[in-house]
Amino acid sequence: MHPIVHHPVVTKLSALFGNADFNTQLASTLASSGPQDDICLRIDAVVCTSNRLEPDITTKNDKSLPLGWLSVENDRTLTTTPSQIASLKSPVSSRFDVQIDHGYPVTSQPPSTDGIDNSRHKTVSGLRPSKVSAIAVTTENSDSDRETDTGSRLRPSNARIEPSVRQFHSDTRFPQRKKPTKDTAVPALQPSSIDKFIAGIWRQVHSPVTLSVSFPDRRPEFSLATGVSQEVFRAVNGLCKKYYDQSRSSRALEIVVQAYWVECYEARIASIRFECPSYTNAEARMAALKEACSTLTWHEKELRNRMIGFGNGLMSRLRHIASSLEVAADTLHPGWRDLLRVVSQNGPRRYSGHPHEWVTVDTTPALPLKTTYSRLTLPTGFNYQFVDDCVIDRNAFDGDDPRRGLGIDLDICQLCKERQTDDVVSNHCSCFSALFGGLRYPPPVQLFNTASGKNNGVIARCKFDRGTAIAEFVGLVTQGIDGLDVMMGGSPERPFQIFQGQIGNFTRFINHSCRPNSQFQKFYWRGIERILVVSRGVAAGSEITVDYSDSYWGKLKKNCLCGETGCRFARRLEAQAVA
Ligand SMILES: C[S@@+](CC[C@H](N)C(=O)[O-])C[C@H]1O[C@@H](n2cnc3c(N)ncnc32)[C@H](O)[C@@H]1O
Repeated sequence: MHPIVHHPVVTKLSALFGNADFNTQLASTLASSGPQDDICLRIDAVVCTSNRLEPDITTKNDKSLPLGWLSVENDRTLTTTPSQIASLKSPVSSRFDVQIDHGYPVTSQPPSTDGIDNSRHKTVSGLRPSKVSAIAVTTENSDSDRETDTGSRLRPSNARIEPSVRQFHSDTRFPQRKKPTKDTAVPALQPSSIDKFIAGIWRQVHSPVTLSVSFPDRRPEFSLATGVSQEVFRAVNGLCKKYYDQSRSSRALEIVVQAYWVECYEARIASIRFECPSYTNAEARMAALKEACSTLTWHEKELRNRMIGFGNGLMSRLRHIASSLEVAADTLHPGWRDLLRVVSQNGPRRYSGHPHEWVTVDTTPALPLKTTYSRLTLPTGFNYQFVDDCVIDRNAFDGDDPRRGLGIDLDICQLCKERQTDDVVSNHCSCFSALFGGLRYPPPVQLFNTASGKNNGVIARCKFDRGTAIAEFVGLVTQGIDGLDVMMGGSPERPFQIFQGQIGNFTRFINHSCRPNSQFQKFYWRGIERILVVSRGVAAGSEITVDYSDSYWGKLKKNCLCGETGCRFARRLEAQAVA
């Protein structure tokens, strides 16, 4: 046992404040603090500006006054006051090199205020985004590179192809990151720690992280309505400790369990207040904390730092998006079902197949994609085949790939002039590394029900920085289609169409906005023309949109429902009727 634990000052102060657990908590903190020879205990008084009974909650207005320090040297406990430290004339140069009065060892760093190894709880405030280049990758090459217009914009069909009724417009200008000036910068709401945490879960679900932990078959159930008994709270604490100890491989797991714990903790506080009506809220909180500490064998401060970061809002947010999380987890990481048991109902895997075969709806289970098109009454229903790459209609091009750029060097990027190869190690082109020449991960997007008359749309689950490729527009590369949505590509001499009617990827479901957050962008990878959807700055949780172009809307018998103030097509049907 460290001698500081039983120093008379510690014992006296604990007795004075009636905190009988302090010595034990101090002992366990010291036990987890590594080498013991330079430990000292700083005793502070904090002057609060209001009646704040939560010891951890301090603001910049709170004044912390050091009362003194306790330390140990040659097995003797020593005390030092702030005035003794202030009386030092020369700057302290190294550890244990200055002795004052009783020989108190002064360190060049101020002693830790809590004596706890903070390396663990520094990471608790939220998930740190995994460094996955496929997700939210920013490509910040020089502006001049980006602005090079190759002069081969995607354009409407030329004379060799009958004009399609609907065409997407593609713009080759690469969206540039603007440097906002102080005058013009619009104040933006910063994401809350819950937002960041949830984005972190999405990142992990869309990353190759695997879980290597085992889960109990049942978790202790509790009802917020009926409260939480001490026994149930103990079981939840036990579960939490188990996950905490196992969770090295998954930060998301750890925090999801913590969110569950916080909810139980709040319910336990309510129960304690019911059981002991004379308790104030602060006393009930303290009592619940103590109960938890005894099972978790953590110091109170440790517990606060590890568990009580997000408050109650996290669990309700997680429940709100539980089915969307389940779709991603079940289709990308079936092992994550176990993790999600913590936030939703226990149950078997619900969703299978391609992640985008499900249309997510807030708070209710996701719908199979085909059921959202049942009104179309197609002969075989809506059978969409998801593919990662374009499929060439060999009959249309006699076995040739019409996307191949003539006179283009396969090995050199047209944008950055760096070497392009599919080998991740030797590739030097990082223009759109989320899609080409880097490791590819599932795109962090889902289909969702727009509930605004647009039927389905695409929602970004993580943010995409401006200039990041979200996806390639893939489908059947063909020609001669008339009267259907197609993307035009190639040159007037060698045009082609990309048709997404039966095969393609999620870009098929991207809706139009008159103020889009993404745009189409032409890019050559290894000499083959690709049409990319590139972010203009897409926030996590927002719908991904592009501008379909005036010519597209010219053929569409519909009003635009983008809802933007400057919407160009909101009243077009009425305007046409009058004309
Ligand atoms: C490529 S699809 C986009 C996905 C489509 N919402 C769905 O559920 O299949 C294009 C069609 O979506 C609808 N749409 C897309 N953006 C729209 C908007 N801003 N307003 C109204 N309808 C829109 C139009 O019917 C349009 O023809």
